Parts: sequence; structure tokens; C-alpha cells
Amino acid sequence: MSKETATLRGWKKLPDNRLGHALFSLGMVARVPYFGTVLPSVVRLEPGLCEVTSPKWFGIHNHLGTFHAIAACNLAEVAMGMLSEATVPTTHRWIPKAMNVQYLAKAETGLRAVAKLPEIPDFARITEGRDLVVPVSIYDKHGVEVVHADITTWVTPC
Ligand SMILES: CC(C)(COP(=O)(O)OP(=O)(O)OC[C@H]1O[C@@H](n2cnc3c(N)ncnc32)[C@H](O)[C@@H]1OP(=O)(O)O)[C@@H](O)C(=O)NCCC(=O)NCCSC(=O)Cc1ccccc1
Repeated sequence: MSKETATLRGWKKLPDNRLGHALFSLGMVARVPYFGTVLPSVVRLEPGLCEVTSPKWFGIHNHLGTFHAIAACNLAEVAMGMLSEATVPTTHRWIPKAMNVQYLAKAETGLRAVAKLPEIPDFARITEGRDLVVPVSIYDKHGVEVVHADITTWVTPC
């Protein structure tokens, strides 16, 4: 039996272009409707790495007209969630349990979230629940990191 999740297999089956990314992202939003508020587009996915873009549109504005902080947190959750789906094998399960977030600069443009693990754990050695922190950097269109989130997930053997 494959240890790859259906999510990662689905990503690999789709073409690595705008259409494939749109189809994958629509499927994701169908499963997790709240993600839809940031109109996410998953553009890169592999074990240990996920990149998601999100346009700046009226529905995610705050009173300053910038990208609402909690909408940015939602985007961080998208990137962490898809990274986890692509990384955690079917022998284990994961759930986010905490997020530490810093709003580093005003987010005036659409955003790009990059979730990246410094190293992929050896899941065979995870025989009881343990924390796995997923760092997520969120950049504006100028490449400035405007938000940084460290999301703690709880990984357990199935
Ligand atoms: C589970 C834990 C984190 C730790 O509790 P402990 O007692 O130390 O740990 P223990 O391992 O003993 O587990 C006890 C029970 O916990 C449950 N359960 C455990 N693992 C999983 C799992 N992988 N999946 C499902 N359930 C799991 C299970 O019922 C288990 O009982 P069982 O053993 O089956 O009978 C607890 O504090 C909690 O539930 N917090 C709320 C977390 C929460 O709601 N996060 C936000 C949700 S995600 C979101 O909104 C955004 C998003 C969406 C999509 C994509 C991305 C982002």
C-alpha cells in the first residue's frame, strides 16, 4: 500500500500548470470551504514544501485596506495543511494545535505563502504523539516577508 496520501497523488496526477493548480485548489476548497475566502492557488507541492498564492481582493480587506491579518493566518493554514498532507504518510495523522504569528509589515498586495520544513522527520520513528512545527513565510509582491507563522501540528501514528 502506498504511504503517499490521496492529496499528494492527486497533485502529481494533475498538470503542473495554471489549469492543474486551479483544479487542485478548487478540490481543496471543496473539502475545506473556509480556505476559499482567500481564493488560494496552490502552485508548488512536494514533501516538506508548499507554496500558495492569494490575490488581494475586497473580501479580505481590513479597515486600512490592507490584507487582513486573520486572512493571512488562513493563508498560512492552507500552506501548512497542504505541506502536511504531502509530507505525513498514511501511517500517521496530523492536526494543527497552535499558531505563533508575527505581522511584520503592512500587506498591501496579493500574497505568497511558503511553508517549508527544515528537514523531513523519519516517520517510522514516530511511535507516539509529537509536535511538528511548520514554519510559514508570507511574502508580498515585492518579496518582503510581511507575515511569519510557526504552526505546531500534532502528529500521531494511526
Ligand atoms: C488533538 C489535540 C491537538 C491534542 O490532544 P491530546 O489529547 O494531547 O492528543 P491525542 O493524540 O490523545 O488525541 C485526542 C483526540 O484528539 C483527536 N485527534 C488527534 N489527532 C487527530 C487528527 N490528526 N485528526 C483528527 N482528530 C485527531 C481525536 O479525537 C483523538 O481521540 P482518539 O485518540 O481518536 O480517540 C487536541 O488539543 C485538539 O484536539 N485540539 C484542537 C485541534 C483543532 O481543532 N485544530 C483545528 C482543526 S484544523 C483547522 O481548523 C484548519 C485546517 C483545516 C484543514 C487543513 C489545515 C488546517
